[in-house]
Amino acid sequence: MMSMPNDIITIRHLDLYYGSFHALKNIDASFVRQRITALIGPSGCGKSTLLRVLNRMNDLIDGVSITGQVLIDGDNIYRRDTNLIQLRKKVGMVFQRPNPFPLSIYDNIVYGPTLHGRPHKKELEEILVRSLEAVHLWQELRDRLQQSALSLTEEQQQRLCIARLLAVEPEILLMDEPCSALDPLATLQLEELMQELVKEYTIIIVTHNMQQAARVSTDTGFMLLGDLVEFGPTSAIFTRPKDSRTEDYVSGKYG
Ligand SMILES: Nc1ncnc2c1ncn2[C@@H]1O[C@H](COP(=O)(O)OP(=O)(O)OP(=O)(O)O)[C@@H](O)[C@H]1O
Repeated sequence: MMSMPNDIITIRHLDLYYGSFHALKNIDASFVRQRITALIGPSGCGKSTLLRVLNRMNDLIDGVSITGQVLIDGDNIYRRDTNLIQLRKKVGMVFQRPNPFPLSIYDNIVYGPTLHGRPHKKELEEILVRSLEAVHLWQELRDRLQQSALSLTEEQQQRLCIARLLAVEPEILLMDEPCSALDPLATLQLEELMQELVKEYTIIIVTHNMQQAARVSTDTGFMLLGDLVEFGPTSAIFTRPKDSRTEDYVSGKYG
């Protein structure tokens, strides 16, 4: 697959095994900068695994073997000398359930910047305001920054987790079913936030919710049993899929 100048991520001939189980099969795909791309497909098809490939989170799992290339900004992140801390700063991830540190709101945000550098107090204040403003939490939380992050609602916690990523200035945000703990209203609000964030960041979202993919994404990849069956503009995937398996899925045949 050709890589175009506006592609931020290019995956080439990627295979991933959990032990002898072939979980990702010869994946080729490119993700466009400052766009939302959705990965859809039935449970167990490999969506989360593919997402984790993009910041090498699978490396943490015993027995995983990976071949192929993943270029981010032209660099193969599977090179032996990749700095994983830098990689995960550039490619941040939010999960199904919000996972703030059991620390204050303030400490959740300043943790990353402090780990990556030695910012002055004033810089930290700026990062704090900027990150919380970006997720629309600043007004709500400015007077209780020392309160535990765990005292927040699920939606606030998920926003805080996103703010925590923004604090270290990522380029790419990976979101693995980020709304699964949220009610429908909070889900819509988080989707609105994604639409704002995509003006500055590249977002890749795994979702089992086809309506969500249709609402938020510009491009969609449909996966089945470790294959990336079809990848293209979201409107085409949902209204005129090329592959009959995609059509079966988007018309509800796989549940
Ligand atoms: N750590 C692991 N060890 C062994 N097999 C795994 C591991 N993680 C995932 N798998 C298997 O790999 C396949 C893909 O899993 P993955 O979680 O990526 O799918 P998914 O499409 O995200 O599914 P879901 O929507 O249920 O989260 C599944 O068959 C799963 O059982």
